[in-house]
Amino acid sequence: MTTALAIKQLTYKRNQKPILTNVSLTVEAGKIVGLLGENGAGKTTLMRLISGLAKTNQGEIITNQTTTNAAAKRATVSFSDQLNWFPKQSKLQEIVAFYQHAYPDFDYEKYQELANFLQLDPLQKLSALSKGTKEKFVITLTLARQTDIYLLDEPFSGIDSMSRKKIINSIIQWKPEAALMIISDHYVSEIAPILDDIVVIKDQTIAVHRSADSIREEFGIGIEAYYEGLYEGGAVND
Ligand SMILES: Nc1ncnc2c1ncn2[C@@H]1O[C@H](COP(=O)(O)OP(=O)(O)OP(=O)(O)O)[C@@H](O)[C@H]1O
Repeated sequence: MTTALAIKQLTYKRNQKPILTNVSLTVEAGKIVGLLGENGAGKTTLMRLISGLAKTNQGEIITNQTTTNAAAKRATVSFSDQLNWFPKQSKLQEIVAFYQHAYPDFDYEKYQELANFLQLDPLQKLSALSKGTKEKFVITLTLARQTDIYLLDEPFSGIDSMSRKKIINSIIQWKPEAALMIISDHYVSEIAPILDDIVVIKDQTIAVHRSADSIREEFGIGIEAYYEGLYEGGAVND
């Protein structure tokens, strides 16, 4: 098995306040990992650190690309971007053109396939998109890149339940087989069927990293019940 991501004793503080403390995690290539945790647990922060958008205070993050150069690291990780820095009047096709220019790994055919599937209109303006449609566009841009690691930060929160199911069911075929995908989501039961592993951030660190199969085998319950058990006085202990 190839390791896609190894995090070693990472500590991250923001304005002196510890956000993540002594985080270690090793994940294999090809997996789909659910990153779970309460509001403010540090899921987005961990993704920003993995993608190179934020810098660790202490510890290491090792991806296939053994570089410490932030720009080179960003090139190997496709992180769902909220597109806040694009002018609101930008048309989707202009943002796609920017992506094509900025990322040599951007696969335009794949973009078109996903955009058709999700019925995105290239002539629409960013400002005119509903919350859910914007999220569909973000998923499309993120997955159209061909990288080793995909980070999807709460990708489905505004998407209607029918589309959400459609996207979740298709994600396995959209992900390159050898790539690692990490998805954070509060709707655990919906993403559970596609997850290989779950990682739970609690008390500033990784409280649990287990395979979905081992949870079902050992506890005979679904991932959602196991996850909720972690917050109910330790009914389930790792
Ligand atoms: N810009 C910022 N300045 C200072 N502290 C921040 C900033 N952004 C996040 N934090 C803090 O970092 C911690 C982790 O936040 P983060 O957004 O990573 O959590 P999360 O698990 O993604 O939460 P959610 O599920 O609500 O999206 C929180 O305590 C938050 O207050």
